[in-house]
Amino acid sequence: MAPIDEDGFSLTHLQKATSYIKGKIPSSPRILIICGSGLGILADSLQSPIVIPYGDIPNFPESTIKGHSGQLVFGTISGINVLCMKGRFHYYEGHSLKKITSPVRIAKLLGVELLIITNAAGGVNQKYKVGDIMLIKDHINFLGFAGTHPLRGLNDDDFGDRFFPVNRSYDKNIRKIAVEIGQSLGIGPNLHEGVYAMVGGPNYESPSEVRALRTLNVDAVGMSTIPEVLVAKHCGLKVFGFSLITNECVADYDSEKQPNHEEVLAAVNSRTQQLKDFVIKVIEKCNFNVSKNENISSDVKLSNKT
Ligand SMILES: O=P(O)(O)O[C@@H]1C[C@H](O)[C@@H](CO)O1
Ligand code: HPA
Repeated sequence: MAPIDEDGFSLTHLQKATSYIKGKIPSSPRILIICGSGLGILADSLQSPIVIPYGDIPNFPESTIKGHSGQLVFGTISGINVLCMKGRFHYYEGHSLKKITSPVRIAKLLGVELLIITNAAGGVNQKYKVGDIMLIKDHINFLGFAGTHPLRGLNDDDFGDRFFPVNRSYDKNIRKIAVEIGQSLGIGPNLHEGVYAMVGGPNYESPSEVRALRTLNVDAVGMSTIPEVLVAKHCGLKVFGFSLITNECVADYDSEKQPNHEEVLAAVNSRTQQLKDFVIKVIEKCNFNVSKNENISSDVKLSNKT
């Protein structure tokens, strides 16, 4: 029985987008970077960039949120082929989780081995300050608790097993490298490793919700990232993720503070150069972690084991 082709998530459906992208790039990407709100500036680090608007790619979703420009950028960092999504998709926009995560499967089909995923997040941990970076060491998928999952439905064995572990989703070796790089860049005091929780949004959290998240040892909260990570693990990609802390979550019932998207984008803008340096150096150091570049004609074998 063919997998249910909801939202174009099956191998057949994704091959249209994959073939289109293959026709636009000279060789296989090894790394996919997904840029969070305002973090599309990371794409500016790519050498010899090739820009493909999302709207030109068959069956590809479109970004609707400020701070997400809607372009796929292919280029190199330290000689490694990198694909960068300048703009991601969110459940609160109305996209299905299958649609939101379809670029991860397309990246797998193109030859990507490592997902670097980023987001803007609210600081739940009171030690975190605006502008800090949190390396994601684990997550809490609140949507999944209710069964809302990108892999709900028939399993597509072409990509991965029906049941799969996520207890080691965020690559420990890369996190170790990232900590060392953070220290070399002088951001050690503002670099943390913590737990990221995804809520549906689009509202920010109530004070009681922030207090509840603290009881669950959540360090940062956002509205994205985890669905893409789950699909990446399902199809055998390595994952490294970090949050930029863009606001302190409001836990005080009487606070006048009101989190807003403008302050989120402003916080990202204030850290542009440091974030670009950080990602470039992580990729440079991870050179051993991905295969050398190959020409685009080689078909990718879908083995879901890392
Ligand atoms: O795409 P990310 O998760 O980085 O964006 C966060 C979550 C919302 O989209 C937005 C709220 O300001 O920032
Ligand atoms: N909550 C949820 N998502 C976010 C936040 C927040 O405080 N800041 C940026 N994205």
